[in-house]
Amino acid sequence: MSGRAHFRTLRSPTVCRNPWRRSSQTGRQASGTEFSVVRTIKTVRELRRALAGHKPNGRVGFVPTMGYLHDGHLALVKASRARCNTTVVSIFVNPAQFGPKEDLSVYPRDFPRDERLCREADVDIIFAPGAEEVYRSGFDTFVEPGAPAQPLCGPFRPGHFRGVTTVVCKLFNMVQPDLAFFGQKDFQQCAVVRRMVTDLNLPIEIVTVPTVRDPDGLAMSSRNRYLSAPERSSALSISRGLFAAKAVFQAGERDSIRLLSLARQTIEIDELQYLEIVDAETLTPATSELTRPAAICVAGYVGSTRLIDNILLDTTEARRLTAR
Ligand SMILES: Nc1ncnc2c1ncn2[C@@H]1O[C@H](COP(=O)(O)OP(=O)(O)OP(=O)(O)O)[C@@H](O)[C@H]1O
Ligand SMILES: CC(C)(CO)[C@@H](O)C(=O)[O-]
Ligand code: BAL
Repeated sequence: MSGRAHFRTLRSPTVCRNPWRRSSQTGRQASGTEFSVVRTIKTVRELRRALAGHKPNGRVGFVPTMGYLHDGHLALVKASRARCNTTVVSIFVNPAQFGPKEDLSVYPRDFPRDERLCREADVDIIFAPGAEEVYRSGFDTFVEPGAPAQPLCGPFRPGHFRGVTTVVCKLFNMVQPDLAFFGQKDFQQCAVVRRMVTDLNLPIEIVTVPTVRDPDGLAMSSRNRYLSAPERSSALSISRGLFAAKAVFQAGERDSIRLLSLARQTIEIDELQYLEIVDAETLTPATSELTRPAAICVAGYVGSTRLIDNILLDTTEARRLTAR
């Protein structure tokens, strides 16, 4: 799309005149909102108030990210744009969700590229606060996640989901969206956030967007950039294993042990942390005969890169696919 010359970085509480007005002027996104990069909570709140004042029934969609954007993130933006008048993307590498030996210091970052991608995708507002803005001096209150944080990644990343629920809750309070969009790639994160929103009565609809994959099947992930060529080909065995199990499931296999062992035979990575079939809603271990929507979830290391992936085993979805 053309006409995106006007691009503002807002540090002071500058507010658009009429954020909902459609306009062909340069600098306005399809929603009519001026494209802004916002660094402070004060400014993002002021923009939010201005939006609400101009069109009380307008919906604000929120896509929380850690940046280094790819097509997976852009699918969340697209889903938000389909349902909301305004889309806010946050870019914040949240220190609280990284363990002491994890990759916080080397996590990939490219803000100029992220800005460009957001502008091209008709994002209205990038909210990119610094760590000192999110965790102000004296910060000492955390959101303890519920049961969905316990299995799968829980034991391998102690404190991770507590860091996620804390920052997501804080970002929700800063942006005050009506809907928030999360990727199925982080399946457990979706369940943890849904539980939090229900338990804390947050007035936000959580939308899960299907995993976007590279043409070879690898789930897109910012961390894929750490992979060398041989590591990438080993990483591909993860999605191959999941697809193999899913194909057999679609052909009628419901025995979870057989499905798991089929996936296990295909996956060849350096360290498999878990490969499990869980109930798609509660993340509790699936019954041996699958009767409810389930998911196969996997995590492990390829070299020094930790990857996760999952695939739904959903009888309704299988029926729908077979009916085509
Ligand atoms: N391949 C994908 N398809 C759909 N959504 C995705 C995909 N990858 C990430 N997302 C979603 O984008 C949001 C932001 O994720 P994040 O910025 O951590 O990206 P990431 O690629 O998952 O990074 P990482 O490599 O650290 O896991 C999350 O809701 C995440 O689930
Ligand atoms: C939701 C999130 C942005 C919170 O930091 C992060 O966990 C992620 O990128 O999935
Ligand atoms: N997308 C998940 C963020 C993390 O691994 O910390």
